[in-house]
Amino acid sequence: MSYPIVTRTESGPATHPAPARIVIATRESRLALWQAEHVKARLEALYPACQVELLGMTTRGDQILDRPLAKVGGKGLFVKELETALLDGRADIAVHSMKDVPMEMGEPFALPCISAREVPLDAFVSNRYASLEDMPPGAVVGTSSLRRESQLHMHYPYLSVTSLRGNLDTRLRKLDEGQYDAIILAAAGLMRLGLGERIRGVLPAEVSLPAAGQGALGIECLAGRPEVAAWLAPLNDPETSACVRAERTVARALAGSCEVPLGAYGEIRDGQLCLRGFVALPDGSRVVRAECSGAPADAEQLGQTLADALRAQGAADILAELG
Ligand SMILES: NCc1[nH]cc(CCC(=O)O)c1CC(=O)O
Repeated sequence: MSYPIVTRTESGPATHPAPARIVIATRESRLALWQAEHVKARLEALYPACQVELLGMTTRGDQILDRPLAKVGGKGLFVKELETALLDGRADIAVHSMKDVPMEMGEPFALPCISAREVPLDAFVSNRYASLEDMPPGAVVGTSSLRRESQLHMHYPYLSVTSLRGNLDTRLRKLDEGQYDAIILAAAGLMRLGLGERIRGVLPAEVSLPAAGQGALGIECLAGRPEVAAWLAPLNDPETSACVRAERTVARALAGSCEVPLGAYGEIRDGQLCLRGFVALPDGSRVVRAECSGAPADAEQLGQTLADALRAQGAADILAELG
């Protein structure tokens, strides 16, 4: 696959004046606000004269807390209200956990910036046990995703896995109240909120392969506002961006917008993008895995190659069974 080489014209690349004001649309969970504040601080450091403001919003995904996400419409629930604020001109950018951004972006929107990734792995959190290995048969593990659920069943078939919803504080409260013996959360979210000491152990990718985009922040704007994309360019991390683009291609090719037990995780090693993925049934009774590697510049193509390899091993049957 070849890429066009962009050459500068004699007048140089299009330049945009530094912004005078940037409004960031954000959800109001503690994690979302931390992420928005983090981007605000980075923009203020880049553009000292710029006034950066947060516009807090509640999304449908924040309101519906009693049902598993897969049953109520999936990831789109967390971004729609923020996108409406972009369209209305009430905000210039929206900050997202990349894991929560739907695989297909709507026509008027762009994701020009993916910032450097935090720990992308899942964390084991418990007041009773030091690790999954320590847990006796029948002990209860709470998790919010089919991806984590299927992998727990594969590796620890004797544990009891139950659904856990709510923002990070709610999930930790449910654990502390004794509703669960342990819960699995993204390490990145806990660390961002200063709750790193709650992590008893980080689950290696071999045990819990992360979700596409986990641990990375993405910044969205209107595709029709190239000046906004230019302001954000210094915050983009090319390595994280390549990994996340590859991961999202796998998820898009196999699952579209539906919620399926699927993991996709890319790492840069010795300049190569190494990509791993799996698709499984929620109870872990069937799983297909694959991996491939190549140049980071070919991120999307690598993602497609991995998706094809998973299909060749039977991912389509698993997806069909999930309906
Ligand atoms: N689905 C909610 C969500 N979205 C992003 C994170 C954590 C931080 C991240 O992955 O960037 C979490 C919490 C979790 O899965 O435990």
